[in-house]
Amino acid sequence: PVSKKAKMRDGGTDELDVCQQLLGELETHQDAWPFLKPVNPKSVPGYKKVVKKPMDLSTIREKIANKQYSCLESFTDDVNLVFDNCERFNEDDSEIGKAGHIMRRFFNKRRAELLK
Ligand SMILES: Cc1ncccc1N[C@@H](C)c1ccc2c(c1)OCCCO2
Repeated sequence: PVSKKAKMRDGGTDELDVCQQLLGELETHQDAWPFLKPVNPKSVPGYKKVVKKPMDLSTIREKIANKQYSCLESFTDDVNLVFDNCERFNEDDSEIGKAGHIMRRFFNKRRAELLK
């Protein structure tokens, strides 16, 4: 049988590849602009109080580099946090709110396609 180690490494590599592929597509999406860097609380009144767990695509990129995601699920939790924070703070029909919905739909579609 395939040794646990070998199986573990392959499984990890495949999942990590999918995370990096998905993050690259999110970062280059035309509607990613509100999510590329951490929200500066000084430039957005109320954000620090309302959004308990800030998250953005550059922080996710750093966490991948530091091997802080054990699986595709923990990566997905942080991507969803970006868009959940967005829905919490922004009206659905605002520019940032609309971008968040577009990006979340795009992420879910691509994740499903890559896992097929
Ligand atoms: C994702 C998100 N949610 C709520 C508020 C902001 C953001 N994104 C940040 C990066 C941002 C986007 C647009 C901005 C902005 C800052 O600076 C204040 C001036 C207007 O332009």
